[in-house]
Amino acid sequence: MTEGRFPEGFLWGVATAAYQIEGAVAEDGRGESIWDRFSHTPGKVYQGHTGDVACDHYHRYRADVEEMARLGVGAYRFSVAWPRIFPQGRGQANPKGLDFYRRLIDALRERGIVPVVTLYHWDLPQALQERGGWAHRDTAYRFADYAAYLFDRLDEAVPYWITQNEPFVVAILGHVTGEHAPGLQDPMAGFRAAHHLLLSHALALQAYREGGRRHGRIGITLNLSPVEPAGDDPEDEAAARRLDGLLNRWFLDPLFRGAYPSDMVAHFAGLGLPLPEPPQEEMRAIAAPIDFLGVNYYSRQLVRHEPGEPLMAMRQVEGPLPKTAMGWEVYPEGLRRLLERLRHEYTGELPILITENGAAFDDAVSPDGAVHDPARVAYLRDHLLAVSRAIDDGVPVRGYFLWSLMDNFEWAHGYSKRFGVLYVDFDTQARIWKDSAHWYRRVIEANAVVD
Ligand SMILES: OC[C@H]1NNC[C@@H](O)[C@@H]1O
Ligand SMILES: [Ca+2]
Repeated sequence: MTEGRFPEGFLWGVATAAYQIEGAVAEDGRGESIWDRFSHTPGKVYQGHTGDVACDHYHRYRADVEEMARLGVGAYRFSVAWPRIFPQGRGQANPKGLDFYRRLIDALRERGIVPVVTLYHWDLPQALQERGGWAHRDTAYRFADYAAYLFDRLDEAVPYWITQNEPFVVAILGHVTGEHAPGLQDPMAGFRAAHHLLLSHALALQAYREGGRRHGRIGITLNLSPVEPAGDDPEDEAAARRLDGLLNRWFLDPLFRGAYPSDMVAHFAGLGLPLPEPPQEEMRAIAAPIDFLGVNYYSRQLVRHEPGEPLMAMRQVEGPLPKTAMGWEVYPEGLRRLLERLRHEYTGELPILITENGAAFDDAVSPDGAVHDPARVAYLRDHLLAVSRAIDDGVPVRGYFLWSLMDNFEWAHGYSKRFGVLYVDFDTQARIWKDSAHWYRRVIEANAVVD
């Protein structure tokens, strides 16, 4: 295979998530989510930005699907907002909520675009948070009910299901650092949430497998990063292994080996965080076979030993490489190395989908009306070359979903960070193709990296 070419049938896509693009947060019976509550809580989100309107995708989805068709994508990864389907998280369903996703899926299929549906991308119904949220085991069972409801009604039209998006971020940023909804700072809640997120995946997987007439493939998406020591001090090496243990192995080991990483369990026990031994049948269910692993990759982590840091005795440091607007190093080699590691240590021949990769840069509309984003083109180009090299080495990567179709609500950063290949003017809701969109269209058309 020549450098930068992709296999026949490689799945080219773009990715979004409900709360980040839909808006219409009180329309057609949608219930409140923890991100509605969090973003409306003063001080939590940049300049008080919220997802109330976002990209108004709930109303503009047909035009957005047309843009995807113009890009030539074969697939579109989006998430269903649980609070549209079950406004209270459980009990009474809201048919109007389901109808929106039926309309969206129909529009996609009319254009020959395959829907890739994420069941949970962070917008937990607030009513469930009030019953304990992800720190409460019952939420995992409510999630399985929600998943089964969608499987029963949408499975014929949906060939790919993703149960959870980035459980590390949901557990740690939502329950330990407090940067994300529900904004807790309680390590035990974080570990309980991590387990219940994995349990929710297992229960949804069981519902899918036992549902009989299932047609599609089901997997889970993890945010994964290589973790490297900032210096050559053995203590820094140990700190890197600890962060690797929490960021990567805390989720990969249960899913592929049926147990939490013992070095980390011992580490936390040593801190007086005795993690309850999960029931063996739960760990077996979590390790049940999936059809693909979704990988979200952005950058690497660089760490130093930090004796004073209570949970991990480490701190993340800024690296020397060029950075995106998020302050994340541009490190395409890390993606190839991550894919090689996954194949050798966890996934073997299991198909992998890159369910997110992309970059934020400070884009602006230039006088000629275009948006010139050479740094994003370079980022995407180098990361696609890294994927191509991994595929050449035998890693079974089957698809790539660019984060994101369009600029959107970047969580605690609000609308200040633009990840889209389509620029969104949030005053007019106009979508403007950035140079990277024109470039990505040519990549898809060629099924290869182009200049
Ligand atoms: O930070 C960029 C993206 N990372 N993964 C989850 C998405 O919701 C984010 O927008
Ligand atoms: Ca090659």
